[in-house]
Formats: sequence, C-alpha cells, structure tokens
Amino acid sequence: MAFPLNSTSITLRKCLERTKLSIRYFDTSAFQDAKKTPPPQPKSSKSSKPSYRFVDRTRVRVTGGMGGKGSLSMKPSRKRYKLKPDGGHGGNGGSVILVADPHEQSLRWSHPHLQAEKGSNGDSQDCHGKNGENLIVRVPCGVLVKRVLNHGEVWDEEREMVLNSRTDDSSLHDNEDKVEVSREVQALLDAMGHTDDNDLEDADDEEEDWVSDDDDIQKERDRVILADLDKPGAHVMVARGGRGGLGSSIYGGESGPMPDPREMIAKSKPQPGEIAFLELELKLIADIGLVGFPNAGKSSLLRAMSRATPEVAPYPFTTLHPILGSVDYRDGVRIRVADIPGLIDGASEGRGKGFDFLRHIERTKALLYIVDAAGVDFRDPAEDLRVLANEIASYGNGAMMDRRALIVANKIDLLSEESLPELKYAISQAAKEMGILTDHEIFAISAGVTGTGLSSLSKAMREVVATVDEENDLWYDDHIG
Ligand SMILES: Nc1nc2c(ncn2[C@@H]2O[C@H](COP(=O)(O)OP(=O)(O)OP(=O)(O)O)[C@@H](O)[C@H]2O)c(=O)[nH]1
Ligand SMILES: [Mg+2]
Repeated sequence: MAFPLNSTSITLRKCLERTKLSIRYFDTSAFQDAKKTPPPQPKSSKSSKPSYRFVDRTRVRVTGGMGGKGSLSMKPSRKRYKLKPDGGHGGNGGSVILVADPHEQSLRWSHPHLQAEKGSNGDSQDCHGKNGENLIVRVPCGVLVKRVLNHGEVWDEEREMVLNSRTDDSSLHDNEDKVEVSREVQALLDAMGHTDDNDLEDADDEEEDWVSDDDDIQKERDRVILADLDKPGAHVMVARGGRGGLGSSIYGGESGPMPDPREMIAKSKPQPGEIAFLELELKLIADIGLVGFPNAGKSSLLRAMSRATPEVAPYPFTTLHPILGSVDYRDGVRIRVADIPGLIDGASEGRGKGFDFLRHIERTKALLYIVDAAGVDFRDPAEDLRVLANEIASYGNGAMMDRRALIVANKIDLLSEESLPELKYAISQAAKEMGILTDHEIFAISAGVTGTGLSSLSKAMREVVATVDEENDLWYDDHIG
C-alpha cells in the first residue's frame, strides 16, 4: 500500500491511522456475513395459546426517582461587580405506587426492579425542573405488600413509615403529596372504567388507604406489612421520589450578601429516591372458594357456571394454580368463585402445596365443598368430606371452619336414582359430625355431563353470599357503626 510519505501536511502516523480507519470503514465482510445469516426470527410458540404464568408471590426492588439538581446560575446584575442568583430548583423524583386493579390476575413483572422517573434539573432564569412522573404499578386485588427492612432501617410506629439514615425526611409524606398521588390514582381508576361508588370512595379515602390500622401493621421479624390492597383502587406509595436540589435563586436579591458557594453547592444537590425491597403476596378475593379432592369436578363446576375456562381432565392435579370465575345472575348480581387445585390429606400442614392453595380461599365469604359422589377414584364421598373439613379446620387458626358452606355431590349421572337418598344422608351425617356450618341440603349435581342440579346450586350460592353480607353488615353496625 502506498503512503504519501512526502506529504508535509500529513505525518506517517496520521496516515497509518487514516488507513486503519478507512479499512475499518470499508470492511464489508460484516455486511456479507449479515447477508449469509438471516436476521433472528421470533421463537415460534408450540401452542397458539398465549403463555400465561401465574405468580402469586414475588419479590421486587422499587426505587423512587432521583431529584433533579438545583441550578447554580448567576446572572450579571445592574449593579456593577454584583451577580444575581437566578438558578431554579430541581424537580422532585417520581414515586412508585402500587394500585389494586381488578383486571390484573397475576404478579408478573417485566423486570424485578421498578424505578420511577428522575426529576429534571433546574435551569437559569428561575426555571424549575419538572417533577419526575410517578410510576403506577397495577397489581391484582388482594395483594399484601410487605417491606423487607434492611440494615439501618427501622419502622416508625408513630409516623407509620420506614426511617433510614439516607432518606430520613418525611416531608414528602405530607398531605399535599398524598392528595396529588390520590388524584393520579383516581384518574387511573376512571381510565379503568370503575364507576362503582364504593371503589371511588376507597380511592378518595386517603386516611384509610395511606394510614393502615394498627392491627394491620405487624412486625414479622424484619418485615413490616405496608398495606393490604384488597379493594379496587386501594393504593400505597412504596418508594418516595427524592427531593430536587435547591436552586441559587433562594439567595435573595442583589442587595444582600453573596451566598457562600460551598453552602450553595451543598443545597443544590438532589436527594436520591428511596429504595425498598418488597415482598408481595396475593390472596385471591372471591365470594366462594371451591374445596375438593383432585378430580372431584371443581373446574368442571366453574366451567359450567361461569365464563372461566379452567382445564378439565380425567387425572388429578389438572388445575395447578387458583383460577377466578364470575357467576353472573340475570339481575346483574355477580359472585366470584375461586377454583383452587385439589387438596389432599395433610394439605393444612403444607402437603401437596396445601398452604399455597388454602391461602387463596382464606378470604372467601363461603366455602363450597365438592365431593365425587360416584367414587370414580375408589373414594368414599362421606369420608372425603370428613378429610376436607379436617384440613380446613387445621389450617391456620381454624377460623375457616366458622365460615358458611355449601356441600355438593358431583357426578350423579354415574349413579342410580335409588342410591341418591342414602348417599345424601351419609354425606349430611359427615357434615354434622365435622361441624360444617351449613343449613342447606346436599346438592346433587352433574357439573361436567348433564348439568343436573346446577340451577338450584347457583341460587343457593347467591343466598349464602347474601346471608354472609347481611351478617357482616350487622356485625359492622354492632361493633363500629
Ligand atoms: N361423569 C362425570 N364426570 C365428571 C363430572 N364432572 C367432572 N367430571 C370429570 O371428572 C374429571 C375431573 O374433572 P375436573 O373438573 O378436572 O376436576 P378437578 O376437581 O378440577 O380436578 P383437579 O384440577 O385435578 O383438582 C374430568 O374427567 C371430568 O370430565 C360429572 O358431573 N360427571
Ligand atoms: Mg381442576
């Protein structure tokens, strides 16, 4: 390769560099390779069904946005040798807010770290930086938000907030800030199409949403329960945005003494956003929870009564995660039913993931025990009911046993009519023996084949939920109202 060695304007070194550059620039092998290898194609999914992963427990790191820097600008003043400070303040960083949205089903995150927007820097001519946008994260209704306390963090019982040495400033927790956030959540709810008065009241009622009752704030070693997002629109701020730095304009007019630059620089520094580690746990909110052994026909019943389409198959543990379905009545009443995976003997001690499944029916108003009347898997329906009731009684503090219940014998299409009375009697005896709280008959149905008995069962489901609602209202009036 010939170099213009005799050139006075370009040295040999420069020339070599140029050559290298030109070689790099015109090297077309990369293009040729690109032609040979086709561009990466999106992976074809095996089934046409969208992949859906149910997540009911997760950990996530949330970070409030950093505040913007305050500007140190000084403009020349009319007075000679004087400068007038005219730097604007930095904007506050956005906060991270979790909002309960009934359209969300699962706790899925695109990223395990959620961060709100930074505040913009202040500028000269008293221009204040823009506040960072709050990051509003939608979670399903029924999420318990726990904060994991890190080293140096303590829960302040009085102020009901976490204090740490870095962001020991509660000023962003003042009412103005809450109102602002509440407005934002309200706008979100409007966009979600929530017109239910109760829902809107919940969103408006800041005191209730922002400051939990004493009972709700329980310390569990190094975790603290921040909120129970159990109603649509319930929200909680989990990471505050950092406050923006102060601009030089805070230092008065031209006549005053010049500010100390060191002090000015220190004040212009923004605060970082709060960092919090959260544990989120979803406990489904449903009116009725289905309780049964695997293969009893729980999913078939939910399919037959609602628009939900849980998988139904002739083998146990077809359902692997809880599914919510709504039973809609002609007059607009809607009852939410939770289908959980089948329970087995020892579920209350965690066997067969029992804890995980029972957790989802903890908050239901009533339970629906369903047994396989035909004993397809060589089961005895009355004995099954005893085992199920025993598991429910042994779970937690046994409070689920005080819940109203319906008892259903499924698969009666496989039985003769004559055998039904005897079977019903045996099941009702087992119910009495176990102390199941039911004043209804034993419902004999065929959920998956003929649909027999479904209409009277759906009426009873509605009645039992209404009864529980009435009882709850009475209790509320007696104790609180
Ligand atoms: N003959 C008859 N079979 C039924 C009836 N209901 C459900 N089945 C069958 O029973 C089997 C189990 O039904 P599922 O609805 O999947 O039972 P499940 O209780 O949800 O089972 P898991 O999800 O495994 O806990 C399936 O093969 C259904 O077709 C019924 O009324 N009659
Ligand atoms: Mg099922």
